[in-house]
Amino acid sequence: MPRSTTVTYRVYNTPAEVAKAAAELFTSSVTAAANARGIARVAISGGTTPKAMFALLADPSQPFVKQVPWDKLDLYWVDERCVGPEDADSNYRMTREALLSKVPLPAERIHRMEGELAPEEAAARYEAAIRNGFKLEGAETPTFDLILLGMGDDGHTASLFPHTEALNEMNHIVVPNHVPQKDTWRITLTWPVINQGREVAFLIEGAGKAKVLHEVFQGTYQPETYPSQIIRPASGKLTLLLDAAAAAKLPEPTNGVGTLELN
Ligand SMILES: O=C1O[C@H](COP(=O)(O)O)[C@@H](O)[C@H](O)[C@H]1O
Repeated sequence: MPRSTTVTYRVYNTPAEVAKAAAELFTSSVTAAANARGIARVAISGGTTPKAMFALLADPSQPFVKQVPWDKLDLYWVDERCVGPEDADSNYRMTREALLSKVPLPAERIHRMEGELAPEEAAARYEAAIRNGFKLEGAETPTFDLILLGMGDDGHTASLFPHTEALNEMNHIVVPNHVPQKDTWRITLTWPVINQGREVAFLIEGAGKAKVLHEVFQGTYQPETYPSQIIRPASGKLTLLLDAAAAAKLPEPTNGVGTLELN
């Protein structure tokens, strides 16, 4: 049975406004976690969508770079392509170029997935790094303060692709995932771990995502086909930051904000 969830979607006119809202969410969430617990643990996505948010966070003319308590942030990824850190497809490389090379985040607080290793090994090493970073014991699993997700036009999120093995994984924190439709392997956080995040948000842009967004949040529950549907945080709350083009098939929001109840 999927968990009942309140989805709050915030709709902005342009991708630039989505990026600003995402930078604000990142800043407030990291600050709140650092104030409450002395440390903020955030897992970010790759692909193209977060790039503009990273650029804003790093921009010295914006307030964010001064506001984020970088010395209290531990940065993780939700997924990685099985390529090296210099590869054009590397999620880490995109983040390094847009953000990490420009902000005072200590190197030891940047926890990248080692996509250059064999997928099994990379996943096992990342799981061990998370267990170590969160000081987990026994069967404990991590609670990230903020998890920022993207969504592909096939409904995948992180590297949880339609009809792939990782959708059945309940016991690990990180797994390798064979993605036959892309003839490749990925490394991904598992969905129970994503659902355990204190705050979970999707950043989604573009007319090409409008149909799948509608299917995921208003269509029949079929997570094997639309893996993003499996994201139902334990908090019962999920946030979507959308541009108007992506939100075109959702109910008209009031003053830019709409809610959907998923049961
Ligand atoms: O392959 C991936 O795709 C998704 C969505 O990417 P986008 O380019 O449509 O923003 C992304 O969230 C994931 O991290 C990435 O590895």
